[in-house]
Amino acid sequence: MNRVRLLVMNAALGPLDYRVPDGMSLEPGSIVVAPLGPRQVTGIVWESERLPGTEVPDARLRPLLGALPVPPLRAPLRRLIEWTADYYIASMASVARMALSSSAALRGGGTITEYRLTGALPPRMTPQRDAALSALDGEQGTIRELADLAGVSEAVLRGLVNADCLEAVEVAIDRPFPAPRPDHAPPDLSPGQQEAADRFVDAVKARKFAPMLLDGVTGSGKTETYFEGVAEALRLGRQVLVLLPEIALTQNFLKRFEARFGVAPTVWHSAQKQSDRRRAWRQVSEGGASVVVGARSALFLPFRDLGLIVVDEAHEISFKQDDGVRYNARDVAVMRARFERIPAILASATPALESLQMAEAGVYEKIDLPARFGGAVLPDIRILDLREESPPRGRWLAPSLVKAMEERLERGEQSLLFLNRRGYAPLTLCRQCGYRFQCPNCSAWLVEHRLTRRLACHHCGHQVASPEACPECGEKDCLAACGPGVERIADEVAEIFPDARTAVVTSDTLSSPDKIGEFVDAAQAGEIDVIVGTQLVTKGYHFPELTLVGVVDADLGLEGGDLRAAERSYQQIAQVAGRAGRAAKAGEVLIQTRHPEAPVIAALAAYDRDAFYEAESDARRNAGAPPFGRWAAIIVSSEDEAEAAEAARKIGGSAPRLDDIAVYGPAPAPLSMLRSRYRYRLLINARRSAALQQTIREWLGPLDHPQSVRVGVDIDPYSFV
Ligand SMILES: Nc1ncnc2c1ncn2[C@@H]1O[C@H](COP(=O)(O)OP(=O)(O)OP(=O)(O)O)[C@@H](O)[C@H]1O
Ligand SMILES: [Zn+2]
Repeated sequence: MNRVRLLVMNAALGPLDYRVPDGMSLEPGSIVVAPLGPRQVTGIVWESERLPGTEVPDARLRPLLGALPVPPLRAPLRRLIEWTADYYIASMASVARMALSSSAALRGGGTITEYRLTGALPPRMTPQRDAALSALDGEQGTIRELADLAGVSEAVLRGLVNADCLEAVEVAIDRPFPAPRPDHAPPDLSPGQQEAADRFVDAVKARKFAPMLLDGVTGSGKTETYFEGVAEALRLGRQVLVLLPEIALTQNFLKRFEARFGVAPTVWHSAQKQSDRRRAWRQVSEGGASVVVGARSALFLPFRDLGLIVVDEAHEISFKQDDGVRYNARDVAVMRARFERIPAILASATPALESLQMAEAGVYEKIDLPARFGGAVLPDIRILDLREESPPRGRWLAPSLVKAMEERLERGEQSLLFLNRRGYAPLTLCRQCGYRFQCPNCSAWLVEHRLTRRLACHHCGHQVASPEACPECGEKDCLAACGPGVERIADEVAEIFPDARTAVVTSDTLSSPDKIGEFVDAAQAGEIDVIVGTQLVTKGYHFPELTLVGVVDADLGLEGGDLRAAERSYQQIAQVAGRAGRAAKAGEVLIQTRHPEAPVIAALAAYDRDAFYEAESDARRNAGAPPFGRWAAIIVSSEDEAEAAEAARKIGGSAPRLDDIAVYGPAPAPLSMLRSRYRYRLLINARRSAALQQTIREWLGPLDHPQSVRVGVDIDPYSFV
């Protein structure tokens, strides 16, 4: 009899066996629907020898209900799912769910009805209709999507359909995307760039696993160079995946890609419309999407014939996912390349220590671009010692920084002030009684946002309107803002330079692709004099008139007990410094600090990256920290404080005693309450040779906890809160 084993999309269930009805032809990777009690589940046909389970006798097998009309998941993706689940101690179902991330796509082809404006005006205009008509100009989508987009109810849009202002269009679900043209507009590469590009082209042709680290200074043309590898994959009819750390960088990338290849690539991220995701997923699996640019979740897309993976800004910590399956997309990208037998390019001006170490060990091939493109020179970096030159009371910009900005304004050039803190002030308290505004769900202060007149928690999203009186003592107008956020710096700029045109750039202000596009256009057109921004502006952007970068508080990133604090600070400041003087005009960077002697700051000022990485390597080697040793974290949480503490104690009490693995804790997490859950942490430090995952599995496996307790394992953690 014909039977199959399924990986079902339910983490609570093990593998399940089913009978294959006559006439249904399946292979490993086929996606099927199976009966489960009275319900149905989606499953993936898996090699039974790779998915051990209890054998059910033939007679007890239930027949499958059907196969979904999508290509089977290919073996390299199945191996990736297994590896990710194994390495990050996650269930295979939760990893596989990331591969089947568009349920709409699984249902197969056909058409759907979308709507678009006809140009006609309704006989009766209302404010909502008016708003809808202007918001939907040039848009097309389902009624639900258009209602979201326009911020009106579906009923309003149905009214517009009846009035013939919106017309129905039948759209094929799985239209292929326009094909990028490899030879549309190739650049003239510099000799150094050409050499790097040739390596990428050869590697793509060779169709072998080849991890490469593209280590190029800011403005060296890393993108232009790896685009040649992309072009080669296209010539060979193969697909390409480009991972970006943030959706905010996508707009910029799309423009550059289109200029080089004639059409935009296929986009993939979680904030997309469902219909866009559905089409992208299907075309990725059928080959009608040749280049996908996306956030980390694109890594698990079912490519038909992948030829190259690029991870741009590969050092970025946002490649690490901190909920659900806690994986690092940079590392998983290299594994996918290995299973697919293709090259992977990790591009960065400030590579992660882990990546440099792999290059040093000869595992990654290192490709260098040591000079800026077009003769542009790296900016001058100057340290402003705030102990010697302090800003006036209540201000945050030192006189020489203000003077440098003034010069830029006079010359019509742009300045960028970097402070990695959203909002107006990180802490708000009552001047009268000292009351501090705290989040009710998290052990964190509320951050004042003056632009929206709200106090917000940056951990859970809780928001309240800024109160007029202190909730504790009732005193009016008594709120004191402590410390600066970007909004406060922008206010200071407005006071000093009332005529300067200032843009605040954070995830609050650039919340949609359109807004990002508007900002980039305005900055490029010279309509902005001063940009005040968080880490969002540190990377990717290329504004030729930007000649001054001011780092408002270089010491900020060094606070907190984070293992990678120094490295991250170095990367952020080096990246933001890299925005200055990228074209014909030379750039200058002023770094405000109270610790000019800190190794990070000294290395930045001296352009001595090697010295910084060496010192950092030594420190990590001594601490047995990555990449020389390994860390893992266990996070125990519950809405019930006592339950969380008890579960953590139980885990701590049964910790293994081994020579090569040390366990610290449990201790209350630095963020001891998050989203109304009490949290405890254990930290595990292992030698590289230790069987870390296996030890953790054997340790946690037998322990039982109340249902409300969550135990999460974070392998190679980045977050230490
Ligand atoms: N060969 C070339 N021909 C024309 N323009 C180029 C070439 N190489 C680079 N450029 C231009 O130089 C600028 C910097 O290049 P790019 O953004 O690729 O650098 P990068 O190394 O990715 O920088 P960063 O790491 O700072 O983001 C871009 O505007 C790019 O279009
Ligand atoms: Zn909160």
